[in-house]
Amino acid sequence: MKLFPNTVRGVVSAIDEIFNNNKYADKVIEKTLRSNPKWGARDRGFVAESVYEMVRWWRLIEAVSPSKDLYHKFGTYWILQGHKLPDWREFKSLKPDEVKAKMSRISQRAVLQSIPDWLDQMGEELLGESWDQEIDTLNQQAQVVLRVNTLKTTREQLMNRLAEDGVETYAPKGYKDALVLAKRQNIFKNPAFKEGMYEIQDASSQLVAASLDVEPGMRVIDACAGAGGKSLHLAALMENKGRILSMDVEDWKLTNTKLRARRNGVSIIETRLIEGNKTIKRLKDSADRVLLDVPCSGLGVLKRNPDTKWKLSPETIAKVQVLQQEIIQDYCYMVKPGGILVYATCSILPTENQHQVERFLASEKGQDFELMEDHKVLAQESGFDGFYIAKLKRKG
Ligand SMILES: C[S@@+](CC[C@H](N)C(=O)[O-])C[C@H]1O[C@@H](n2cnc3c(N)ncnc32)[C@H](O)[C@@H]1O
Repeated sequence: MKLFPNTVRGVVSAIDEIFNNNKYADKVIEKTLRSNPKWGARDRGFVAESVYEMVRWWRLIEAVSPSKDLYHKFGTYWILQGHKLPDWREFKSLKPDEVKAKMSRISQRAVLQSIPDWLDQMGEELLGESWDQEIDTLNQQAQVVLRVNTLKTTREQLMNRLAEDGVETYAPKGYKDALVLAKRQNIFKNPAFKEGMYEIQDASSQLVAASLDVEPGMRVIDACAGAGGKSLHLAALMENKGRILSMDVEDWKLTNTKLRARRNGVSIIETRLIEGNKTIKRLKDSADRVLLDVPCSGLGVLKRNPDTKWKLSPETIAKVQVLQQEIIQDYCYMVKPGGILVYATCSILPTENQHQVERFLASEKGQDFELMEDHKVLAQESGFDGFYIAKLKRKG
């Protein structure tokens, strides 16, 4: 594969922004691509993928790179990917054999898997033997998965429509609204996206709305709705009949939910900003179904957000765990007696998942609920993101 100086420069300066100015990888990539409008689709793909992969493998790259120079680090990454370096001044003192020899001497899992030591210890302590394979899987590149908007089309129709545009997809077993792209590409530009035929949503994430067993006409609350990914899926499952109240503490996310609802042809979503506990208390006993897609460490979605491992710390995980228990305790009574409450995270840590549900069920409010089932989705088993979904029934 041939390297071009301008795109490699783009990668190097993006890496500088991410690691030296502590910026988020997705934002930096977006800005880099926006400020280089002349780059073609291949250049854009190369820059985005190289930045994400360098972020993913950063600790390993640092361990084998001969210096702190960012061109050396890019070159090291390129060698580790099995490519040949061009004869550029920037790579003069970089010796592929030395990089490979250094690499072969590393045996520590945290370095080989390019994760912080604390994360490796936490993973092993909480997931035991399955951690080794889980972290290996979470370091692989994510597949691009679409959720078919069944309000506008069917999976088969969308598959054919995309095929006409040269976009090959396949339907994964067990996920009835999902289509996986055979080859990574920017799918936001396709006219079918602009027409609201699909959203980008991992297959594991698509299990969340499905677990609420919604029916047309129901009243549903999505209490941590964010930009509305699950709300939109719920609306499609409800055939756009009934009512969904999409709530969040961040108004700008709800603005996005509204925009996406319009594109999806969804009219049953109402958004409401959570301004305090009063907003929640007013909704006591009001919904047939409540979804709590709570804030979490995001360790189940490392494939698509590799910089999470560099931004997280044991302290931030402990903090988010306190918030998770507060949310389930404070929001649980919005569901009517006899209704269903779903607690979900995109984490693989039991401390954010089953331990939280067990703690809730053992508490005073938990006495009014029973666990119907829970689903611990490990990335190594699903082939998609790691997730946790617990379905609780409020006693009648
Ligand atoms: C995992 S994200 C939700 C993703 C969203 N459901 C989707 O499918 O796109 C968790 C959300 O919880 C919100 N949040 C944080 N604290 C909250 C609170 N106390 N009450 C409700 N939502 C909260 C965050 O702003 C964030 O949007």
